[in-house]
Amino acid sequence: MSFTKELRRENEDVFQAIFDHPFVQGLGEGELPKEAVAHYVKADYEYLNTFLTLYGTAISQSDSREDITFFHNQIAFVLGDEIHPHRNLSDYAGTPYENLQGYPMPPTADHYRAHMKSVATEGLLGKTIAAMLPCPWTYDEIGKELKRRFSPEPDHPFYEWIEFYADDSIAETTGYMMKRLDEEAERASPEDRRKMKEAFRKSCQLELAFWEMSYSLEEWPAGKETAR
Ligand SMILES: Cc1ncc(CN)c(N)n1
Repeated sequence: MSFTKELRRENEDVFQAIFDHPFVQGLGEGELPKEAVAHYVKADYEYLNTFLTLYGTAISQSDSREDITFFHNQIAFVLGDEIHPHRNLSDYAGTPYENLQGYPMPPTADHYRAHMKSVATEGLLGKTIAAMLPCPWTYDEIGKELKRRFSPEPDHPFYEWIEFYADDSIAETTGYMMKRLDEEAERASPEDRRKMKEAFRKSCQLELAFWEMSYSLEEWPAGKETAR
């Protein structure tokens, strides 16, 4: 069994909990509290900014043109395309997208960012990919699952969000990162493979926690982290 098949099997519990989470179900049903959606977009805008810098770190750890091109294209994809699902959610929340940018991350998102950054600074491309992969992988599966279960039509409030993540381009991104992780895991030491598994599971858990953070409007207990 390939390394990524093992990862998927070992994390089935978290994937299922993500599909069943009320925020994800609400996306499928087309009904969510507007404040929760706005909370998600605020945190996700900053999360994706971090993710962009992680692609930069991955480039610095790459030794082939193919990998560099892939990560470079992903930066362009996040900047140019992944704004569409955010705009869909901002429209639903009734707040201009531009007004949902520049907020401090709530604790869970902040922890997710710190986790990915700390794994990436260990300097091994396989570990960096392991920490990043749950991001495209869980959304690829969420998009397909919601499309299959709810068959949304264009008048569904989250039609564009669901179509975006159910699209084959997300599956292609996930597929490339899976292939590269399988290759890197094959030549990694048992200890590094164990760390890759640990990094992957923690990111899966933090994907689930991110939905809960949004749904519960999680904030820092003593107010905003810092004034801006
Ligand atoms: C937290 C999170 N995870 C994944 C994705 C999909 N790129 C996202 N936008 N936000």
